[in-house]
Amino acid sequence: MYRVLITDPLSDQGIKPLIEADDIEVDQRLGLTEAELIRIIPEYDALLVRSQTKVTAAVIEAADKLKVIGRAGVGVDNIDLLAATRKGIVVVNAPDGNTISTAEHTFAMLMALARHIPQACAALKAGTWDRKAYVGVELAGKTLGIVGLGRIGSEVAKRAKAFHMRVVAYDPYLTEERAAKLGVEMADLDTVIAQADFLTVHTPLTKETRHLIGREAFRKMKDGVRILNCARGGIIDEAALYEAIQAGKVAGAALDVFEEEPPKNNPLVDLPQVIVTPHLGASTVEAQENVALDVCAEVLHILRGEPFKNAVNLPSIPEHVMKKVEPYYGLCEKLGRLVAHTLVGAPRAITVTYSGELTETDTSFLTRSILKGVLSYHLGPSVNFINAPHLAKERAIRVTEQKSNETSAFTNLITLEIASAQETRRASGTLLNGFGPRIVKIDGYAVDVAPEGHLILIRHFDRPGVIGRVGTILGQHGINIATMQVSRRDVGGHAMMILTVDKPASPDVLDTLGELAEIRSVTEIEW
Ligand SMILES: NC(=O)c1ccc[n+]([C@@H]2O[C@H](COP(=O)([O-])OP(=O)(O)OC[C@H]3O[C@@H](n4cnc5c(N)ncnc54)[C@H](O)[C@@H]3O)[C@@H](O)[C@H]2O)c1
Ligand SMILES: O=C(O)[C@H](O)COP(=O)(O)O
Repeated sequence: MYRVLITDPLSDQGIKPLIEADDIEVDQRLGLTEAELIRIIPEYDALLVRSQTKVTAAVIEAADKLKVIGRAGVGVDNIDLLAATRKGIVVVNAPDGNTISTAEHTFAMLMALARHIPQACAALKAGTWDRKAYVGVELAGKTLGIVGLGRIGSEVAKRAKAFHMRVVAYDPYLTEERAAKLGVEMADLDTVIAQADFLTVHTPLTKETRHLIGREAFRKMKDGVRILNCARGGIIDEAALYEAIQAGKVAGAALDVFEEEPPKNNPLVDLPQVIVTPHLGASTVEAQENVALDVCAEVLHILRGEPFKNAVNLPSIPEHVMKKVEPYYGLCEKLGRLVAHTLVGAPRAITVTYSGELTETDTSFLTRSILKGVLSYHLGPSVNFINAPHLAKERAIRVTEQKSNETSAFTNLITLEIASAQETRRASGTLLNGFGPRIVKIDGYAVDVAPEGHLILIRHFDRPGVIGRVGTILGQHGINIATMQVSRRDVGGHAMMILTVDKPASPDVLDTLGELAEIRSVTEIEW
């Protein structure tokens, strides 16, 4: 039974699949303090949040069993992603479900801002019939500047076009084709800022976008510009915006998000030129149901070990690539474990070479599997797909992935080489049609090993009687040999023996084997 904790309000309809799942127990505990969350989080396998819960490094540190943090929405700036990655916890979000609602909210704010609707409404309700004070401006013919033309920015652009606005946008990832398709003019940030009558931001909040619209930007704007932020508090420098409004440079602003939420003693909120909503962009019945359904489906997949797609701390992998690489996961992890077992010293450089049909595929997930296999040998079961590359980087292990066009007898071949300060070891594996994974080369010796069961790898000198002596020692300890392979490079030189045995050999037995004069090393492989 997996335990799932929900700490922010999520749509009842959206979380139904979790509530109804036989293998899931759901607890809803809203409004917890950080200390309370730290106290209870060790009991849970999954945590589901929106933007209120701050999933800090301290919360993640305490989360002993946590496998996944699900964000029912887009922004993950309330989650310490680095801490989650380090701990091997997948963070998934629901990036699509609230796009339309947020674009519609932005547009509602744009129109309310142009026509002073909230101010006029409040005045009339307070008994003032004042038509002169609330003269607005038309949208048609005006320029809308959009910073960040992703999902929401693009939907805002379409709506602005329908209102006959000119749209000019800046997004570093915007292509000419996409801009043309949306009927949007592409420009650099300064041009967008300088030409906009209305300026709206739709980027994530990152190191690069924090205070992207600050004092310098306001100086470059047209007099009487109107500003919107329905993305994240902090993209616009609130102090600079306040000054620009007070100075008469900015005619008005519409804010759904704030640097501190809820805003405390924020002078912007009190300005008559500023209209505000309490982070309502995604607050529609439809969006909340969509994001909760999406994130619950992802959480169920992750807990059940099934493929998932919206991980924020993993590169996304298209389904057709996933189909190609998935059969190799097991082989790659075992290849990693095998070489790690035989290596003397700590890994310093890991090189993975893919050849055959794998050269045409994105193999980064396979390299992650290999790293998992290598590092879990040294660091234990806490290593997984998510944190393996990060753990390698932290330990200054150089990881190189390369593709080779060299032909071989196999349709696909994965070769792993690990170097330590003392030595370099390598092994190659393949997936044999109908037979599954096979290790086909170890340190230059041709072998044919199914990576499973109890395996003993012996390096020895090619001398008469070695095989018999090994067999006798194992037999004396009641260890039955299931298969044996011996491979040598030169007659009388170095050789390798690989045994599969029916039960693991104790350290004493391995020591006895190692004491034989002809034996150079004995390694028992634990998959
Ligand atoms: N108010 C709300 O309730 C609400 C609801 C949903 C999303 N959001 C927020 O809206 C924002 C956009 O969401 P989305 O789903 O459209 O995300 P998205 O990832 O689809 O789009 C973001 C775009 O910003 C662009 N970008 C990144 N850095 C940039 C920079 N320095 N300058 C210009 N462009 C840059 C990216 O290339 C991308 O195209 C996010 O901050 C999200 O958290 C708010
Ligand atoms: O990033 C998002 O999805 C929005 O900001 C919505 O946040 P919320 O789920 O707290 O409404």
